[in-house]
Amino acid sequence: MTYLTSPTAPRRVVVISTGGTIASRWQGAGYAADAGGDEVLAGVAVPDGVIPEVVDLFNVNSSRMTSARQLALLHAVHEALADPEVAGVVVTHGTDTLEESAFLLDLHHADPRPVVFTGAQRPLGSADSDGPGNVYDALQVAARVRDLGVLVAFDGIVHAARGTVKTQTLAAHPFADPSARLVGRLGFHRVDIARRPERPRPLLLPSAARALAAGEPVELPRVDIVTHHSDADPLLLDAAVAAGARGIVFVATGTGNATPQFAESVAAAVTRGVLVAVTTRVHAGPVAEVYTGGGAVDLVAAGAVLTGTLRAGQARIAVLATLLADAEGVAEAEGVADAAGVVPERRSALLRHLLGAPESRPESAPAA
Ligand SMILES: NC(=O)C[C@H](N)C(=O)O
Repeated sequence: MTYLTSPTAPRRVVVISTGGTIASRWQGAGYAADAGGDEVLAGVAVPDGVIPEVVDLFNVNSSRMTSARQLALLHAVHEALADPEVAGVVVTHGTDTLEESAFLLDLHHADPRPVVFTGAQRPLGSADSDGPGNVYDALQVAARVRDLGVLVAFDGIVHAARGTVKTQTLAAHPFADPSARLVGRLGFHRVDIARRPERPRPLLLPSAARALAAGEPVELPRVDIVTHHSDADPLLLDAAVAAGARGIVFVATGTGNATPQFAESVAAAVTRGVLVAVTTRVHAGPVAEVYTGGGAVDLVAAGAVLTGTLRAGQARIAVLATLLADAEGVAEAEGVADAAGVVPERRSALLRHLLGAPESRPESAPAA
């Protein structure tokens, strides 16, 4: 099975620069992003037949990412792909929140041409920087692959946006999906794709992205993340609701478990119209309805949605995308022609669709 093309003519690839270590220099007390896309590309060997075109979108360390910036990125990618002569898009991005931005784009990506995220773990211009090699690889992938959605090319590996998490703080291979098989490998000028990532039908570009790009004021929904641990009580979850959160990602223990008190707080939040998703602190494997007594069985009964194998950062993005979705976007994603609007009752269904989570309830109760 191949998702690769063999280009004969030169291919234009739009490179959107957003900052991160790949664009970072020493500031006298620590590193920070301050170089534009031209500087990032200056040290890069460009693959044969690829013509990069730089777009400087913003320039931040990615721990400073916001929904507004991510929507600007989503809009910029749609603009770039509106040109049929563009073969693909590369996004250079800090690794800290790369998985979040990449997943937001993947949830809204309906084009066969790829968007390929990359970055660096060592700063711009350092003798051992991994940036140039990563950009070379990303350009190759962007120019050649088709029908794989949004990807991450880093340290010789091709990851799907969905499911990828930063698993290493400093090592040159920061990304992995601990719950899935590898998508592809890079090296020796080759791109080898092993599997096609499973993706639900994507959403249309939300009107909030268009309004922000037009400079109109937009109120973006607050989505908080709360973590369970020994001794935890629902104080912070309740505080998120009181602060106006419209979505909450609850990072539970094990297969998605907490306490009866948390189940009560989740029920109260859901009653107030808050969309609650449950993921886990464990690094691999799905959350599942196995335990009661405050476990995932009770959190789901309280109205929460389980997030399959997605971890907190991406689960939060799925909740955000659900809250931002317009009626037409939902109709497109769910394959319905006459969506009446994104009413709260439909939000859980849309979130489940975006999560693409397999049924989490065991088929039958174990024999007594
Ligand atoms: N390697 C990196 O890019 C980390 C950096 N702190 C960032 O996310 O912007």
